[in-house]
Amino acid sequence: MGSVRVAIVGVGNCAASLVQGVEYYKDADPAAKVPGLMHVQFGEYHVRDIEFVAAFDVDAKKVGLDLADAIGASENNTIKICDVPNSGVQVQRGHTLDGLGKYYRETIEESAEEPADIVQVLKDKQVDVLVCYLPVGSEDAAKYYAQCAIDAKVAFVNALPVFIAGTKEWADKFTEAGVPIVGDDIKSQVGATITHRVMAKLFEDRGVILDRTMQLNVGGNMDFKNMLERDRLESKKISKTQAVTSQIPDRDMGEKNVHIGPSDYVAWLDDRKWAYVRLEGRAFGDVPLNLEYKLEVWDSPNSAGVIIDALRAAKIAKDRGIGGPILSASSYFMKSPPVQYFDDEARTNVEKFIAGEVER
Ligand SMILES: O=P(O)(O)OC[C@H]1O[C@@H](O)[C@H](O)[C@@H](O)[C@@H]1O
Repeated sequence: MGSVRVAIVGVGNCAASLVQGVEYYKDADPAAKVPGLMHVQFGEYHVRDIEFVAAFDVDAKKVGLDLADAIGASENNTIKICDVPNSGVQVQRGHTLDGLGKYYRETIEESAEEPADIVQVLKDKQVDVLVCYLPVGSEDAAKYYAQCAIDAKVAFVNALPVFIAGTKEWADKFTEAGVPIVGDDIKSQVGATITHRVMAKLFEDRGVILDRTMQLNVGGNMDFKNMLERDRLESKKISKTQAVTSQIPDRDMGEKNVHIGPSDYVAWLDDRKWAYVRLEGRAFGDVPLNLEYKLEVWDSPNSAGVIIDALRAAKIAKDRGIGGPILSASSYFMKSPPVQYFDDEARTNVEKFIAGEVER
C-alpha cells in the first residue's frame, strides 16, 4: 500500500502538532476508538502512511533544520505531544511575498537564503499533497503556493482563511488542471467554530430565534500576535462569521447582530485559545433565552487530527484522478468550503466519498 507524501508550507505550531501526531498515532489500532482522531484508517490510508517529504519556511531559525527540530524552534510554543525522530527532511527557504506582517517582522528574523524552486522540489520529492499553513493575511503567498501545486500536479490542502477553493476562479483552475483541493480555512475538532455552529443550529431547530451572537477569541501564539494587525484578518473574520451564519440559511440576522472574530493576543496563553461565546434568543412567548459558554483548547493540536483526514482525502482524490474542490472533505473539515452543509450531512458525505459512493 502506498504512502501519502506530504510537503508543508509554514512550519509553525500547526505543523508541529501535525508532525508529532503522525508519530504519536503510528501504531493506533484501526478497530479501536482513539482519542483525538476521527479516522485511524481513512480509506486505504492509516495515519502512519502520512510521510513528510518536504517543508518550507522563511524563518532563519527554522530554515536548514531537520523538520523534527524546526517544529520546536523559534516562536513555536504549542504543547509537546511526543518526541519525533529525525526526519531526514531539511526545511527549505520558502517564498515570503506577503507572508510576514508587521508583528512577524518585529519578532522573527527572515532567512537570508535564496528561496527554493518550489515546483521543482514538489516534483523531485514526488509530493502527493501540499498543505498550506501560512499566517493569516498571506493572500499572495497562499495563491503562489496554490499555483505551484497546480503546476507540479500536487493536491492542495488550504488550512488558512484565504479564499481559494471557495472561489470560482481558483476552483476552475484546479478542476482544469485535474488537481484536487481541500479548503478553505481549517475547522478544528471541537473548537470555537463547530461548537458555535452546532449551538446556532440547535436554537433554530428547536424553535428559538437567535437574535444576537458573538464569539470572542484570545490566544498567545504567533497567529494571534499576527492578527493584532487588523488589516490582515479581514478574510479570517468573514470565514469565521459565515461558518456560523451558514447554519441558519433561512434568515439574515443582520450584520450588527453577529460578531465573530479573533479578539486579542494574550502572550501567557501560549498556544492555548480561549473562546467566549454568547447566543441571545427568543423562546416560547418571546421570552429571552441566553446561552454563554467558554471553550479552552490548545489551538494547534485541535486542528491536527482534522488535517490528517484532509490530507488523506486529498490523496484519495488524487489517486482517483479527481481534480477541483473536494466538496465532502472541504465542507466537513473547513470553515469556508465551496458549499456549506450542516456538519452531520458533511460527515456522511465524507464517509460516502471514502467508500467511493460520491465522486467528490
Ligand atoms: O476552532 P476553530 O474556530 O475551528 O478554528 C480552528 C483553527 O483556526 C485556524 O485559523 C488556526 O490557525 C488553527 O490553529 C485552529 O485550530
